[in-house]
Amino acid sequence: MLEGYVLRCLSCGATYKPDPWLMRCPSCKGLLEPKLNDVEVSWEDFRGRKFGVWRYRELLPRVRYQVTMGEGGTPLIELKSNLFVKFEGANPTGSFKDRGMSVAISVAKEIGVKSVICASTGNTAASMSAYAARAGLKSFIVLPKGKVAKGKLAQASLHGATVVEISGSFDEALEAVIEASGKELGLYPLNSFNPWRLEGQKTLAYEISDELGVPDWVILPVGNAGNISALWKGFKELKSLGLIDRLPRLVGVQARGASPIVRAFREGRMEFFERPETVATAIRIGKPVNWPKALLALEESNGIATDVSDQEILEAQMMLGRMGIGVEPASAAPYAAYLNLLGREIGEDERVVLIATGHALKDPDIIPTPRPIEASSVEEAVEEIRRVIGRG
Ligand SMILES: Cc1ncc(COP(=O)(O)O)c(C=O)c1O
Ligand SMILES: N[C@@H](CCOP(=O)(O)O)C(=O)O
Repeated sequence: MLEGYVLRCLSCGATYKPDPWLMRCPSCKGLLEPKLNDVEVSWEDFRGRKFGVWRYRELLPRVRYQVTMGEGGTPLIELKSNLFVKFEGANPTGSFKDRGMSVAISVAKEIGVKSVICASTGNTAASMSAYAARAGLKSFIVLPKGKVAKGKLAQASLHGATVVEISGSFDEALEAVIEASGKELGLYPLNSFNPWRLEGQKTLAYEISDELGVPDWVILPVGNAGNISALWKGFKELKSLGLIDRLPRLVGVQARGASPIVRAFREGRMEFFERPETVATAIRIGKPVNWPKALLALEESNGIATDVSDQEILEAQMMLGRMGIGVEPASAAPYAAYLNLLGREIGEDERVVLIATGHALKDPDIIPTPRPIEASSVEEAVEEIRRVIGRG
């Protein structure tokens, strides 16, 4: 199933025969990255197929049975000339995580795994529990108590996950998952240190290139830093396969109260945030597990790491909403950053793609409740409407 792949340690460069249970380099504990050898493909190979993750199957694990619900193939919406939103909220569970779960749960299923586990600020849990349910696997999730948006909790519950709430942050939840997962308890981990999950997420880069060509900039929110790593891997693979001839620059955006990658990018050394805080609960992460991959992606792409305030995030969420794009707070951070960078680092004539990572319905409580006009009868309702229109 993983033929054609070699696992390479990002820290020491050691290479390993791919083993789906191998998550870290056995010799130095570095992050592992799957490398594909000897593949030859052209855009024509892909283009007769349905738009979505598995369209690019030659560049993914060769599973016998795909656990799929039509993930990927999300809309690329033109906001204005040169500005596009890749709306990942249109995935089956409402976030980009579905790309990774489809692939990683297919791998898990093929090796006979019965139970899966993740730590989550909500979206990973929602996605994992849905795909696990499709595959007939049990799911266990560890969440930071009181810090997960309502819609995401509801999804995990609906899909039958066993939920452990930890009195602590996401980072502590992840520590618990790292300790509990493994062959001993038969719990297969599905956070983004699982390299096969990121193989699914790299298809975001394939789809953008397939539909639009290579933009000048791609801007995305950064939490545990898996998605920026996967996106960059996707673009680099296309270039080395000769399917694109240049690479975009990446902008990684974090909320100011949870911005260890931004600080490390500016100061050249990583110091974690012990008490991350932001309204954007999806990216309320102080110790991003993929930080070495993310910093490399930013450096190699000649990119930028930047932070935005909670107020900027909420304003950007509202502005996108008024343009018809409903996103959760974390997913509005790229638009806030774009507004800050436009006319400075980003030129007006440059082509930009914002990654809208999750749907607005994930976190309904953050959206101000409308103040309705009260009407006690049909006549009164019509009268009020006439009044508002100015014909009352
Ligand atoms: C909606 C949303 N946006 C962005 C992110 C950040 O992605 P990553 O953790 O891959 O950096 C997450 C989860 O972490 C998320 O749920
Ligand atoms: N925002 C994430 C945090 C976990 O990230 P992961 O990519 O490592 O699973 C979530 O939705 O839980």
